[in-house]
Amino acid sequence: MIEIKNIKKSFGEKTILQDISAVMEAGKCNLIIGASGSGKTVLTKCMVGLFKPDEGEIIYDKQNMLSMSDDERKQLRQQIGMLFQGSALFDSMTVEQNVMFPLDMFSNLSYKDRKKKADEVLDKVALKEAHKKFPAEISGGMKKRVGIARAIVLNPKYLFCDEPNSGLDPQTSLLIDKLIKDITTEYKITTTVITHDMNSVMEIGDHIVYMHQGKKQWEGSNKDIIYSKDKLLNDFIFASDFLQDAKEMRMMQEKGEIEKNDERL
Ligand SMILES: Nc1ncnc2c1ncn2[C@@H]1O[C@H](COP(=O)(O)OP(=O)(O)OP(=O)(O)O)[C@@H](O)[C@H]1O
Repeated sequence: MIEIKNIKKSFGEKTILQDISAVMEAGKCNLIIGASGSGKTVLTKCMVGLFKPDEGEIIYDKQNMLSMSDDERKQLRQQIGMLFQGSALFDSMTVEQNVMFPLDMFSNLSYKDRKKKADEVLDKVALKEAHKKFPAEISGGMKKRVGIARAIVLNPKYLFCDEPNSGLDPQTSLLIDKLIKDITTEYKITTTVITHDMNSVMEIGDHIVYMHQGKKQWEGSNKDIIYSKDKLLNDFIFASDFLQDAKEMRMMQEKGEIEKNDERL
């Protein structure tokens, strides 16, 4: 579990994060949602140690990251996997070399074992055939899967994904969501996903933190969201007719008025 307590962050005169407290639940897909500029990325960068908050605590399973020694922080960083926006693969390396990279940097394994581990996670993300390909030779969805494989190759306890669906078609987005969800459950990872994708909110959002203008406006599960009366949250989430319909369907499903496997859902 990651607990954020009373996080404040300003850049110069500009206050970006205002007293944010929230929880990223263990073994769950935690989503940070909110309009552009609401502070999702700054908050996430604070959580992974790329920005230092002005005030507050960031507690990784009872250990406050902000009061750790350099060595402790280094150890924690090795338990954090990151999937960056745009995947951030090395163009000059093959898929397999990209995935082996964290092992080359941070493990003492032999080449044979590093390769074995990389192959294992590439199988996990269904990229058996792409080991020797270069990033330029594979699709956007495949690049995301390589990014995910690289993010989990060191068996992280915590995984951060920055807009994993950006630039993907809806079908591929669903596959990537499902993969993130499966990996989170199988490896019991505490996963945090920044997303604009409302389908993801409904499909994989075990726990959701909604940011509005640098404040945490709302926090709860994807079931709670259906019944939320928070106007800002509702305006944000159900801005489209499609999502309004989805909300009504889910409410009917929850009340048992329609079957869970109703094909309209
Ligand atoms: N390094 C920085 N220096 C100064 N201001 C910054 C810096 N990084 C972010 N900001 C400002 O912080 C605010 C929040 O930005 P942030 O990137 O966290 O928003 P976001 O919710 O992630 O948006 P998006 O969905 O567009 O990525 C913005 O006004 C942005 O300009």
